[in-house]
Amino acid sequence: ATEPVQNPAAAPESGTTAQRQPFHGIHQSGIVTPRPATGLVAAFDVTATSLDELERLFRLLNERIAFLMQGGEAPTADPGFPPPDSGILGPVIAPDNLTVTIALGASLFDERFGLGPLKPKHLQRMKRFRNDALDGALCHGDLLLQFCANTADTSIHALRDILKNAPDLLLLRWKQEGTVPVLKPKQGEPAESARNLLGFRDGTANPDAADTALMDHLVWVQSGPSEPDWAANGSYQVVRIIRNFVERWDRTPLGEQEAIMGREKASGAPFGGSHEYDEPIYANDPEGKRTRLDAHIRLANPRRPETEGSRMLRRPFNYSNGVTRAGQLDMGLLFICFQQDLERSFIAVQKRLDGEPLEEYIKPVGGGYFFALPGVPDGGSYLGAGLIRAARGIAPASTTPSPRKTGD
Ligand SMILES: C=CC1=C(C)c2cc3[nH]c(cc4nc(cc5[nH]c(cc1n2)c(C)c5CCC(=O)O)C(CCC(=O)O)=C4C)c(C)c3C=C
Ligand SMILES: [Fe+2]
Repeated sequence: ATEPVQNPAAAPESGTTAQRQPFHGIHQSGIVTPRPATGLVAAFDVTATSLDELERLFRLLNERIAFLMQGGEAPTADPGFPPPDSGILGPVIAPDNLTVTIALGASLFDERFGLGPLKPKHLQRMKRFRNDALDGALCHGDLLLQFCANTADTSIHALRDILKNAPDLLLLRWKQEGTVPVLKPKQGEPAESARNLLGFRDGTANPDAADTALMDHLVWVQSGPSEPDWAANGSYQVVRIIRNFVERWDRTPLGEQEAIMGREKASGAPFGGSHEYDEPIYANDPEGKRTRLDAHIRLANPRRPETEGSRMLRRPFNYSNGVTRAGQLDMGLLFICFQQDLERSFIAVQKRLDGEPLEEYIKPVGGGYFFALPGVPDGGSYLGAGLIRAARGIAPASTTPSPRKTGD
């Protein structure tokens, strides 16, 4: 056969598969990292039965994630055996901007591994809020992996690699994939926020992730008496699968949509402003004549000194899953946010949002609360080492390479 002049099934071209995110660092990648076009969260039950096995799981995850984020030749074996790699990315694995971020659920700190006294202070099982209709099959988990990459196949490949390498240690509980629309950058203009499936720009008022002092205040757990030592430089991660009733939304007048959100739909500007990044000003609008008092953004962030600490870093994806039994589109927001204090940020904000007019159009159906591990600074250690060492009563933070088996 000759090669076709035009083949509609040819692989889409992209010049971006060589993009790579760092694996080593004091924080994990995938938190302040700019969102690539696709994301996937997978929650697991941990089936390890001892602390030694939990250590084996963390070391294995560390090794696989370091390899997958770096990229390289896919491992091969004698054809008499199942191939060690799924092969879905071909013989050479491109990094493709992949990040894999590990977080732990409160249930991992139950009696199984003796981790109870080491539980991050605010970590808890997600409870129902008043508008939630949580499906137990889409909630919680001992361990969460968040995959982000330029293409969805890269995350699927990474998930399959980990499943294949840890069949005795992890049981998949639920997963949700999502996307963010890709925008072409405009010369000399600030990056615009991507839109969610309600057609509004989402992410505008996020705190600046390049401001390290602000991230230390809002996102990263600091060392100190209020949290276990091992948790410093980790972050509380909230995942919520929030269905959007898009057919109903698409029949709602534009003015009503904008009043509910508190921003202009086309530009993303707050009322009284003209650009997306203009600050909403509520001081001269105490009765909510311009921005309703129950508008989503005004409840989420009233911009008062006493609510400043409830800010969070949002990193959501849009999802689209198929059709409900009632013939409606099953789509919405894979809401993800990170914060230093779960109660001070997500829980406080969600309580303020309870009863908001937007609830008529949204229904949270799944998710959970997790604690994203601190990063691994270099090759001498592994993700989760601080927790394992603390569980064994070993003093934290040795920078010298630790032997495979820590019996000291
Ligand atoms: C509890 C936290 C939040 C949930 C859950 C949530 C759901 C949710 N949000 C949108 C759409 C938008 N949210 C916007 C702003 C915004 N949202 C939250 C928190 C939650 N949202 C915060 C803290 C903020 C920032 C407020 C501020 O500082 O002004 C916006 C406006 C643009 C932006 O700043 O991102 C939109 C649009 C949907 C559709 C949704 C559930 C499906
Ligand atoms: Fe929001």
